[in-house]
Amino acid sequence: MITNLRDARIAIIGAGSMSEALIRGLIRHNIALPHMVFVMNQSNQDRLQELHRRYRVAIPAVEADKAGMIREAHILVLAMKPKDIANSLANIKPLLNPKQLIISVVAGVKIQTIEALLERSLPIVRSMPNTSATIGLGATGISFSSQVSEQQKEIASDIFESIGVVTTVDEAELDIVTGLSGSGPAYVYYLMEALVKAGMNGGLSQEAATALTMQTLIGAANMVKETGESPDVLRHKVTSPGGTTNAAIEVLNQYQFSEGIQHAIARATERSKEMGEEIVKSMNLK
Ligand SMILES: NC(=O)C1=CN([C@@H]2O[C@H](COP(=O)(O)OP(=O)(O)OC[C@H]3O[C@@H](n4cnc5c(N)ncnc54)[C@H](O)[C@@H]3O)[C@@H](O)[C@H]2O)C=CC1
Ligand SMILES: O=C(O)[C@@H]1CCC=N1
Repeated sequence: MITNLRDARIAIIGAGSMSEALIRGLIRHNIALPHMVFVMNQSNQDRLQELHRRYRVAIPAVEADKAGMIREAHILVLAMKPKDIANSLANIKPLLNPKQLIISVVAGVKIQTIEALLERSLPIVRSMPNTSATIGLGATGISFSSQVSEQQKEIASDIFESIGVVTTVDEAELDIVTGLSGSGPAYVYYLMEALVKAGMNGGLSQEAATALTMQTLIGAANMVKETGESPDVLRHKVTSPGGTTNAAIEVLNQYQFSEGIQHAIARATERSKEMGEEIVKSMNLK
């Protein structure tokens, strides 16, 4: 039984952007030792070499090494795309043992589905982090299967706390967490793209528009964090009667900015549910 995360062998299945965000967070924050983190993917050896060069994590030298890495891991992180989870779990199923803790970051896929694919009940943590984990500023929603012990809950929470903030939620709430904070960084980048475009349309250089946009977002987010005031109160402090901000907000309201964001997140939430259902349907067909 593992009591200290630094003694745990962590096998990460999937080597994409979420996997790298986790790896970078764990290694740079000294939560896990590079030689205790084993990363594997479907076939792209160049990508594994790249992760090894960047973070010194262990990678399989040949295909056959993967089985040993999985078998000997204390913690297994599922970081493949939802469409690949059934195939991947079919391959690793014979290698698992009941002492291992499984942590999934896969969007939409329920604990129950993972158990059905593995054909047994194992301790499973279902999580929804986001890519800001890369710099230790992730926001993760987390929930646990009934098999997860208190100590395993702490280990899983420690992993995600090392790369940001963690909120424990009921599993059913992970779809809205996915829509809000899992996909959330993309909405913020989209807003930034629009702000930079607007600055450039007004005559600023791309560098100046980007620098002003970035600091505006960082400043506004930190104002909420450090003053403890609500976004609504802070927005009203910027908005002088008859002034420029008020004029801008009137236009945003004409375009139903707030409703648009709310509909977008509702749709992402619904899509998370659909992705989970698609996996279940494909299992029934087999
Ligand atoms: N990108 C994001 O912002 C977030 C992604 N997620 C979830 O994380 C998971 C991974 O997402 P990304 O990193 O963006 O995807 P990606 O497409 O960048 O990476 C997926 C990785 O899985 C590997 N893979 C596929 N089938 C495999 C198999 N059978 N065995 C071993 N490896 C296999 C691929 O080779 C690839 O390295 C997804 O399930 C996604 O829903 C969760 C939170 C945020
Ligand atoms: O777009 C996706 O499906 C994943 C889940 C949350 C962020 N990216």
